[in-house]
Amino acid sequence: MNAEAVWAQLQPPDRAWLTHLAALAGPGAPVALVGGGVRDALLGCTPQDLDVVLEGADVQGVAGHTGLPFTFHPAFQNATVTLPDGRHADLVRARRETYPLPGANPVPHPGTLEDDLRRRDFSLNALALPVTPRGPGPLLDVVGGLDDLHARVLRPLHGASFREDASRLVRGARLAARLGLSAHPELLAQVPGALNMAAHTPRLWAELRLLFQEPRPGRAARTLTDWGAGDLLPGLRWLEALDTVQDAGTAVTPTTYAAAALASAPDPAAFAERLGLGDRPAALLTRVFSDTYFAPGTPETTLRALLRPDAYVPLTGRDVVALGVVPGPGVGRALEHLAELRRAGRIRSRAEELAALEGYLEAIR
Ligand SMILES: Nc1ccn([C@@H]2O[C@H](COP(=O)(O)OP(=O)(O)OP(=O)(O)O)[C@@H](O)[C@H]2O)c(=O)n1
Ligand SMILES: [Mg+2]
Repeated sequence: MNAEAVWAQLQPPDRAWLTHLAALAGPGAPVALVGGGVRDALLGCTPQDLDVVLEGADVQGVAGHTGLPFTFHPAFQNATVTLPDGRHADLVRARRETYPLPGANPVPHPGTLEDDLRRRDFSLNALALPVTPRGPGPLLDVVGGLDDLHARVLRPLHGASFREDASRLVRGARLAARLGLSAHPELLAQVPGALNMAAHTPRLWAELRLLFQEPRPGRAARTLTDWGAGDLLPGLRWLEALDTVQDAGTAVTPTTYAAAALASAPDPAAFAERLGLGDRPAALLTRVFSDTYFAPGTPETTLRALLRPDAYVPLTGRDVVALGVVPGPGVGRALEHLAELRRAGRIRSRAEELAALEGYLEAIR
């Protein structure tokens, strides 16, 4: 029943593509849909990006035979295929993993589909839908993921999970916030271990950057805080305030969220570097703290309203014309006069702008 439900939830071209993939892999080389796709389908959503495990197959060869563009990652024998509509599918060779050093990338060893499920982060991400050329097989649940999914509980697979890969802490918070999951006590017990490893786990900071792309990043940041990991991410109150802006119907971009966190970071440059944020959030903040006019609903005005609640909207050419100046060079001269006063710190509110403009117009009449 579960397998049929997952299968029915997939887009028809994805179903066709998966059975084709199973035919390409050949007999004796099992293929299974795993991870977020199975989880989301069981929750009644249509999976977007697909993660597929191949056991005992030549992943590069299979990817090549699909005829679709792909990139191959030799270290893990994985291929990322671009589907005809632009979505991605990750083809992964079934593997066991060992961790030479906690925090470092794991060392892969060829394994079975079941090995591959047991190396994963959370039980509800460790469900597999085997696919044959004729369609889906029964759902594979080797770690009790279905029960956890139904109880909406996020549970790591073993006691060393977060120590081996501390990025799972951040992945967990994103997932819990997005899907309304509660943390299993085993997860909470592993938070201090993950925090100890954070500085040595580059993947954790990459997962933190992805937090800004969640539907409600503030909720994910709140989850981290509730779990005792709030120090990983500055600016909780601004992130939550931006969620409220979204709840009221205005979309907020990931860059806006990143800039809000950056504004609260004790060392913004180091924070941006660590998360790999690029220059855009910092550039946005510079505009927010400038006196340049931006239209309502832009990231600049949204952030300005939060970070500089007493900032006012400077007068524009339209205001000058409304006070009787004929459209033309006179408008520019009036605005330049106001800009000078602003730079000199002699006007600090909209009322003062208006008074200064009226005085100026009086004087040149
Ligand atoms: N550090 C990690 C990263 C990924 N995975 C496994 O790889 C799958 C795919 O990873 P990813 O695409 O990053 O996450 P999804 O679960 O697909 O979630 P999302 O909806 O955010 O893509 C996960 O479900 C999980 O089984 C893991 O075990 N440990
Ligand atoms: Mg995925």
